[in-house]
Amino acid sequence: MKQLHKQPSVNHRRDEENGTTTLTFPYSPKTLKHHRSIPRSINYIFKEQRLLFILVGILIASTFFILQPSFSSLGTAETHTAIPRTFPVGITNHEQVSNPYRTSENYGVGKVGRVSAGIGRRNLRIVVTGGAGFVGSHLVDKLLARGDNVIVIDNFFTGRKENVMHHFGNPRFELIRHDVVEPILLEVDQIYHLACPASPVHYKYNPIKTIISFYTVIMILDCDYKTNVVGTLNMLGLAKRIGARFLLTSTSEVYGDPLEHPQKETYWGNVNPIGVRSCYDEGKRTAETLTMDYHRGAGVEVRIARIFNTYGPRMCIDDGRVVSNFVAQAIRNQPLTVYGDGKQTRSFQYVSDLVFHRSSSYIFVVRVLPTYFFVISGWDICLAFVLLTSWRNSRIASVAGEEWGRAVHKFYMMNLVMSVDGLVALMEGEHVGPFNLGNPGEFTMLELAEVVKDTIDSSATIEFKPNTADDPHKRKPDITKAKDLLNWEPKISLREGLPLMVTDFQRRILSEEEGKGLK
Ligand SMILES: O=C(O)[C@H]1O[C@H](OP(=O)(O)OP(=O)(O)OC[C@H]2O[C@@H](n3ccc(=O)[nH]c3=O)[C@H](O)[C@@H]2O)[C@H](O)[C@@H](O)[C@@H]1O
Repeated sequence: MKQLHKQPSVNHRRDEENGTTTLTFPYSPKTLKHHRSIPRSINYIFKEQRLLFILVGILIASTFFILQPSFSSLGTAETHTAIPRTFPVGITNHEQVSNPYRTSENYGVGKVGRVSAGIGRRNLRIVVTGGAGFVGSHLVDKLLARGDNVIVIDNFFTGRKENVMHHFGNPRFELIRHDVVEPILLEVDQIYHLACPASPVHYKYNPIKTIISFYTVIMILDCDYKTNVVGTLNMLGLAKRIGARFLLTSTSEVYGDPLEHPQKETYWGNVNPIGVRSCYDEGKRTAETLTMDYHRGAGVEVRIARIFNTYGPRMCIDDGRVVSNFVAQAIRNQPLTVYGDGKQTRSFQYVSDLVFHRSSSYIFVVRVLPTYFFVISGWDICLAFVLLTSWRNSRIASVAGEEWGRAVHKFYMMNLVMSVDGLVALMEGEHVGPFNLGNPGEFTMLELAEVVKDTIDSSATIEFKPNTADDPHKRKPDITKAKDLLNWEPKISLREGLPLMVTDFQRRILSEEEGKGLK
């Protein structure tokens, strides 16, 4: 061993402190590799125009950041704990009232915790009536995700706290238990009025209240007659007083049992004014009338959306509408209840096409991302996007683990937000409407039952039941106007959207049944 240590090719160094011996070789293969790796890296970058693709990626990402608002809340919103916040009712700063499109610095809450990822757009304060409901809660997700301050008003008749619980603790989110048939004074830039039960089961339960609600909300997305009328009136009055822009979520039901097919916005409809559905149909028609009267007579900036049958996660399980009924029945191994002969038609729209839904980002990743990015340039552009996203949030030093996941998630979301947002496109656009927002794919109820069977349980049976009065025989939107003026069209077919809803229903039905088992 001593002889071996004396060989000239090896240097000896004794570590005096620990008594160990370290061998140091005259040259290190590792060092050599390092020197060689520089030209190799340069070679790698220039080979196959990778540098060009990275630069293109950075350019596209920069454009997104300039055009798109903040995505700073993504990835954190779902993790907030359930701490309900109260709302400071009675703000009457007249300077703010007369200048609704003021800067965010004027807001008391808007600045807290916001990390801007975009320039050129300030965050707004927005009221969503019915914001704890099915469509409303998805809209709230989208508005918060882009950096706005959102106040939800809901009486929880059909809305559920669970739908918005993931925002509790977010300083840009506030929830008020309030019925829109009562006036409320708030300071906002925009009002999305969705408050109103939309399922026949719910609105027939209290028809008078349904139609009145139309008159009390600034942006109507959901209603019965009282809700539709009084609620809409209240909200329009608020919009007029504070100079807010008001969006009414009307419905395809304004066309009644249509004699024109597909239905264009110019069609005036065929509605029974004294039937059991009239509280909803006429309530929404009255709400549209009120909205236009406030626009013409009082100069209120308004928008009107006519939403066609929408489905997706967070629908009430026992809502009574056909998609939720069939899905819940198939999961519970019950027969699918088809009313009448099942030959009546509807056009079903997945909720992310109407507003936005996080699950759809995965559809985007699977379908669109490969087409536009991977096929063109491999992973390089994607990588550039992710790095830039992280850098914008001062996280480049910690792009690893969870941070990395968040950055990737933001990247997906950023693209998704651009592609699906009918209601927001309408609110932000220059056109009053009305606009049909729906998916033109038309299905009979028997065809829908087949899709549900294919998706959930092919052995499910069908049980025919008598149809309800005044049920429209057919319905299909003509969306030419929305395509031309809002640059909007739905992306998700029934066969793609249904599985996303099924996952949510399965989870909730399972936990419901587990809950019953524990009692
Ligand atoms: O979701 C919507 O957009 C609309 O849903 C309903 O309008 P409707 O088109 O009749 O929707 P469903 O209640 O889902 O009924 C659709 C068709 O399915 C049938 N149906 C319903 C439930 C069921 O279990 N089985 C069944 O065959 C109904 O008879 C009807 O022909 C509401 O009346 C509208 O307020 C709402 O805007």
